[in-house]
Amino acid sequence: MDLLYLIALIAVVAVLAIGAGVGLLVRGGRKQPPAPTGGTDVIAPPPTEVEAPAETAPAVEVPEAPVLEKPEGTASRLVRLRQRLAGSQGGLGRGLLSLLSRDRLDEDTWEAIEDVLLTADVGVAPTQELVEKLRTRLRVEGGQTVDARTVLREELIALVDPDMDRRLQVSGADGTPGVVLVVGVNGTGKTTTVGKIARILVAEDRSVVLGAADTFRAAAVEQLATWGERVGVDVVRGPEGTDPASVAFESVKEGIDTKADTVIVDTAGRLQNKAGLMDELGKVKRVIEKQAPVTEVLLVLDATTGQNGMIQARVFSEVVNVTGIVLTKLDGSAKGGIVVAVQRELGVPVKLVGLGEGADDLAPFDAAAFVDALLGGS
Ligand SMILES: Nc1nc2c(ncn2[C@@H]2O[C@H](COP(=O)(O)OP(=O)(O)OP(=O)(O)O)[C@@H](O)[C@H]2O)c(=O)[nH]1
Repeated sequence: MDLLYLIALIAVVAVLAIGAGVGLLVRGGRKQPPAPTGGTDVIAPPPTEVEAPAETAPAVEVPEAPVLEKPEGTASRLVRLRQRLAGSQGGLGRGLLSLLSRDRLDEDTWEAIEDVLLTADVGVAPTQELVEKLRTRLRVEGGQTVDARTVLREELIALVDPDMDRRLQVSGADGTPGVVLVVGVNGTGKTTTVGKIARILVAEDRSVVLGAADTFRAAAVEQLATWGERVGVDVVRGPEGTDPASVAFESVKEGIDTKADTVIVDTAGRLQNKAGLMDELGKVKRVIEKQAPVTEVLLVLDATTGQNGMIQARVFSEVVNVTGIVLTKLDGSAKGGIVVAVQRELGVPVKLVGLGEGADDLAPFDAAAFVDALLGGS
């Protein structure tokens, strides 16, 4: 019996030992990777990795359609921006009206009127001219209940000059695109303005190419590229530090090749010295004109910079033949009088005004609408 018991015990222990061994092997098999077989991992990645591209394949098959923005149309933009202009410049108009509506227009009142105009950057000569006209008209016509508002409106419109041709020359001749060169000191809103003009043209169904010739600052190139992408407009660019003239050349070439209506070229506006600026802008213009005439040279000025803006205007007008002025940031300044001052200084019309940071916050300038916004109503 003892022997039989011993044999049975050995058999049980043996069975248990085999079971435990199998269990260890199974667990070990799960835990450990398959035995390495001469670089298999590299040549044939594990199944999960092989399957990865198949799992992401649908994303590749469905290409992301670029969502293009639809720029705001001109009519609704004008209504919206006139209100904004009235908001920023209303103080000037209201100030003048309340002074002119006094019972007695004595010397103190006329001095106060002059101060309001000078504070709004109208400039000395235009201020004196306007005050003289107002004095004469209100004295002569004063006998019959003359409406000071009507007289002021007429004289302000005359001062802003409603007869200047403010149309943007964005069309070329003989099958070449119109070429708009945009110049100005960095920070005035030049790149933003190029983007906004592109949107205005796209809203009018014109085809546009942008040239990022402000190669001095990589961020400016990126900024312009983003503006272009948003409305599906091609932006020609070069690596940082590329010769701006070569970017300008390539952008006009692309405009010609793709039969675009307009090419807008953003330029660098470093004012370190006039000779350098003249060399750079002169070369850009010369190189462009090997292919197509420049139809418009827009100078961008920041309305909040007052006299500084006027100095910039003088320098740029000596360097290039400026054909139009863009006054930016008029929403952030009550100094709308700079419209008058800068037109007088350069003899060139303000063609566009920037009225905010929004993509469609740029409006064509109109003398009567501007004065009505100043005076708060039509
Ligand atoms: N409030 C307001 N801000 C504006 C207007 N136009 C441009 N800006 C802002 O002014 C800043 C400068 O504009 P940019 O377009 O970068 O100026 P830039 O002259 O091209 O300067 P760089 O990019 O350095 O070449 C930005 O923050 C714009 O959003 C405007 O009409 N109103």
